[in-house]
Parts: sequence; C-alpha cells; structure tokens
Amino acid sequence: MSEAAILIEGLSKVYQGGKQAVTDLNLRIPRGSIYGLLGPNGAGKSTTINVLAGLVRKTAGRVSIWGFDIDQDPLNARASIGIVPQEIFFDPFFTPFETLEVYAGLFGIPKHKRRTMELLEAVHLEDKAFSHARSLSGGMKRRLLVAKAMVASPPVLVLDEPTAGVDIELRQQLWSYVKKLNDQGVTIVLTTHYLEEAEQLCDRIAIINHGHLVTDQPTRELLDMAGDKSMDVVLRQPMEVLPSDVSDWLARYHHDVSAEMVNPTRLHIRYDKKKITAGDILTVIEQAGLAIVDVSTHEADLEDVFLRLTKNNPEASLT
Ligand SMILES: Nc1ncnc2c1ncn2[C@@H]1O[C@H](COP(=O)(O)OP(=O)(O)OP(=O)(O)O)[C@@H](O)[C@H]1O
Repeated sequence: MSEAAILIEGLSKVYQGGKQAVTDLNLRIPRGSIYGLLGPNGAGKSTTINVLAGLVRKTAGRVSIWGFDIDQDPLNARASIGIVPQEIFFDPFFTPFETLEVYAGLFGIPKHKRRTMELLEAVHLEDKAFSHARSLSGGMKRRLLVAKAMVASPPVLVLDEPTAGVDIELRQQLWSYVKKLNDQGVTIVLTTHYLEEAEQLCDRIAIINHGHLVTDQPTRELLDMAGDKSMDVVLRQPMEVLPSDVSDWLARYHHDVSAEMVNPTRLHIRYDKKKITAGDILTVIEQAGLAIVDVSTHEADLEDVFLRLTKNNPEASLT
C-alpha cells in the first residue's frame, strides 16, 4: 500500500477541563485525493485539523504527514502541509503581496524561487496585490489565506470550512482552483458544512460525530450504501385505503418497500433500489386499477446519509 498523505492512528484529545473532543480516531488519507472530513458542529473536526497544524497538542495517538511523524519530525511534517484556517487573521497593514513575501521568508524560500504573483493570480487577487489587506472583502481575505497556505508548495492542503460565508460565484472560483491544485497532485483535505459541495468535490469522505469516526469510504460507495430511493405517486381518484392487491404486495416485500398515504391522492413510497425498481411499483399500482397522474422520484443524497449516520446516534453504522 502506498504511503498515506496523512495517517492518524488512535488520536484522542481531552481539553483542559475534561472535554473529550476526539476519541481513538483512525484515518488514512490517500495521496492525491480530495478528502472530506464531515461532522455536525462540535464533532471534533477543527480539533483534528489543529493537531495536524501543530496548534493543539494531542492527548494520545500517532499522526504523520507525508510520512513524517509530527512528534519525531515536526519540521518536515509542518512543511508538508498548508492549512487554511476557519478564522481570518492578517496583519492589516500588509498588502497581499507583502503577506505572501513575508510568509515565504519565514519558510526560508529564496527570492528567485518565490511564486508570489503566480499565487495571487491563481486566487484572482492580482489587482489587489498592493492594496492594504484591511481593504479586502471577506471573500478576498479567504482567497489570500489559500494563497498563503500554498506559499511553500506543500503536498497537502487542508481547508477548514473555506467557503463559509462566501458567495456562490466566489465559491465556484475557489473550488476550481482547489481542483486545479488537485490535478497537479496536491492532496486536499476539507471540512465543509455544504454537503452538496462535499458530494461533488470529494472522492472520499469521513464522517465524525462526538469525536468518533462513524464512516470513512469512497463518496460513491457512501451514497450507494444509503440504498433508499423514494417515489411520490399522485393518483387520479382519491381513496380511503390502499387496494388489497397493493397492500398485500407491500406486506410481502415489507423489508424492501414501504408506503404512506400523504393524502387521499398522494402516496409516498420508500424502496431499496437494489431490490425493487420504480417500474415494479408502478406496475403493482396500475394492476390494482389505480390511474396515475404524476410520479417523481428522489435519490438519497449525502444529506440523507449524513443525517441517518449522525442523528442521535454517535456510533451508528450503515450496515
Ligand atoms: N480549547 C477548547 N477547550 C475546551 N473545549 C474545546 C476547545 N476547543 C473545542 N472544544 C470542544 O471540543 C468539541 C469539538 O470541537 P471542534 O471545534 O473540534 O468541533 P468541530 O467539529 O470543528 O465543530 P464546528 O463545525 O462547530 O467547527 C466541542 O465540544 C468543543 O466545544
């Protein structure tokens, strides 16, 4: 197995005062992936990222970044990762150009090897290169943070809620840059509250809840495991109860399909798409003599899976 971009083994964090934020977390983030770390508020995402950034001291466990153990080889581990934090903080009197130059200086990157203007162009801030950072909008500051995290060309880039409060157009720009970096071989780890974003961008997703790992698998498999689809069927004639042909059929396949009458002309049906097709259901309804006016289907998305895995059940499992 090739070496992981980030390997987390048995990570635990108990804050002063006794709050256990992360419990025995194991994650293997593959090189070259766009990896989503998701979880409800307070799940332990920022704590985990802050351990990687060297900002929070772990209570137990081992962590390595690009093969470098953060305790035994902290300098190399730190140089292998760029972190875009949730909070925006800059020296307000520096221009974006100076901010990146100073940061490159801190990393000891010689002047001729710096990519300051290239980075500013990549995040569409070239026009603002010489304006005071305090005059930048919130979205521009966030993009500057991304450029700052890439100053030393680290092989891993971590983005902690990078698009919170950023408008849709800007979000798209930011993501196209992130995808471009990934195409160039940079491993991306991101936390986001926008599940649709994670579903579209990430090739692998881990969900944590109350500091515990709930699932960690390829996005496609996670969505497939949800399995459920639902269908709304609108009938021409109102009815009080389901015809016996339909209810008998439902009883026979009760493990795979269930129906609810939302009102006298609307049926809401949930079914396991691996066992039953929409066609099977429509055939049964029609053969029972019911005329169908309209049909719509809904595929389980990441939001459904996320809610199912995190609702009131910290250690829920899909299986
Ligand atoms: N410095 C701290 N001292 C004590 N408890 C903390 C500290 N930082 C975080 N916590 C607690 O640890 C738990 C995990 O917090 P963390 O910020 O890691 O969650 P998160 O998943 O990033 O949440 P969010 O999505 O809201 O940012 C929470 O209960 C939080 O209140």
